[in-house]
Amino acid sequence: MAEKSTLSDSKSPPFVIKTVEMHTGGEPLRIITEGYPKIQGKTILEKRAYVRDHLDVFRKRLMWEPRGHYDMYGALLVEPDDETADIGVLFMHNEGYSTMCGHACIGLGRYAVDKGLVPTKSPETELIIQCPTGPVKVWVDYQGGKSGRVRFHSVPAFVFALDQEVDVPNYGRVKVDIAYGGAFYAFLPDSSLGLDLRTAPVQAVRNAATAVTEAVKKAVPLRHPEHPDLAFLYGTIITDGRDEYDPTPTVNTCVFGDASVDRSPTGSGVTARVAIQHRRGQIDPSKARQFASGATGSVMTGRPVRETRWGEFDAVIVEVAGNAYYTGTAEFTVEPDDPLKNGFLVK
Ligand SMILES: O=C(O)[C@H]1NCC[C@@H]1O
Repeated sequence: MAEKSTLSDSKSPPFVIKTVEMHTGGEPLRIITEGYPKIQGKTILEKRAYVRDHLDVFRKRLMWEPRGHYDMYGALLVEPDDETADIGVLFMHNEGYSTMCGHACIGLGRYAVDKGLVPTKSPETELIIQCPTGPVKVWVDYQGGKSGRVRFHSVPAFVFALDQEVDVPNYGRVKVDIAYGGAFYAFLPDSSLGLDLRTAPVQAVRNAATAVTEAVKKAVPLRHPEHPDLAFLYGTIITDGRDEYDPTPTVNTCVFGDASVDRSPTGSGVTARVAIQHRRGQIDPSKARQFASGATGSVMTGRPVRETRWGEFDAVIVEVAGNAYYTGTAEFTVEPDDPLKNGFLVK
């Protein structure tokens, strides 16, 4: 859990923030373990609003250069207010605070098991992570004292719009699908933007997806079944268009936050994409589909598990699975007289 920090000012010594560093399919996960200031708020959404409104400088110090980089991603453990949850988490990136993050839940599943935050059971340890979007059920392979592959069920995923037409400056009129997998994403195939995900430079994918996100934000007001705070477009996922079931991986690249490129196939994006494929009759519970990241080729699997409803929406529970790995630990400091102590981004 986040602990009290020794904030640095002219009178106190520099603060120290400790982290555990992981990656899931190449996407970084900086888990803040010590040194974050005390967070106020009863519910997880109040805590998310509190860190956004009062402690944003810590996100910038840890996500931005020189301690992070443009596409850095972090997780801050907090006390859950959902009694069924084992841990609570706030997510952060280059621009703000995500509502859900599948790659982080995969890493945090292993971390919770390895740190003894939950009682372990073989062959799988189960835990619930309270995310801003709601409770996420996580199962961690646990055999011979070692944590391994992780699968999770997020909150119900639903399709918000299919074949929604939008005008995207410089790219023309395109059709997007919009779906929620703990966060809202717009989806469209690379061909409709004149790109080929297999060969396009990452900057071209970043620019095109960002243009789509901006256009959809302007054109399509979103509704979340429970919380207006969660009704925003988090990013755009460009796919290879191979949505019909096939045993080989389909490729997608997610661009979220302030044009951050996910190195992983995007757990919440896979959740939302499976909801679309399910609605179109392209996937069923007997078929786990492989989703590969356009950035690194890393793979997650996704499949629909059961149908449900959430508010006005037909929804589906989706199972996503993937692997996370440790890359190290860190101890970050800030010197009061460092002119760049609060972080910067070079775009
Ligand atoms: O896997 C995910 O769901 C996340 N990865 C970065 C963007 C999303 O929050």
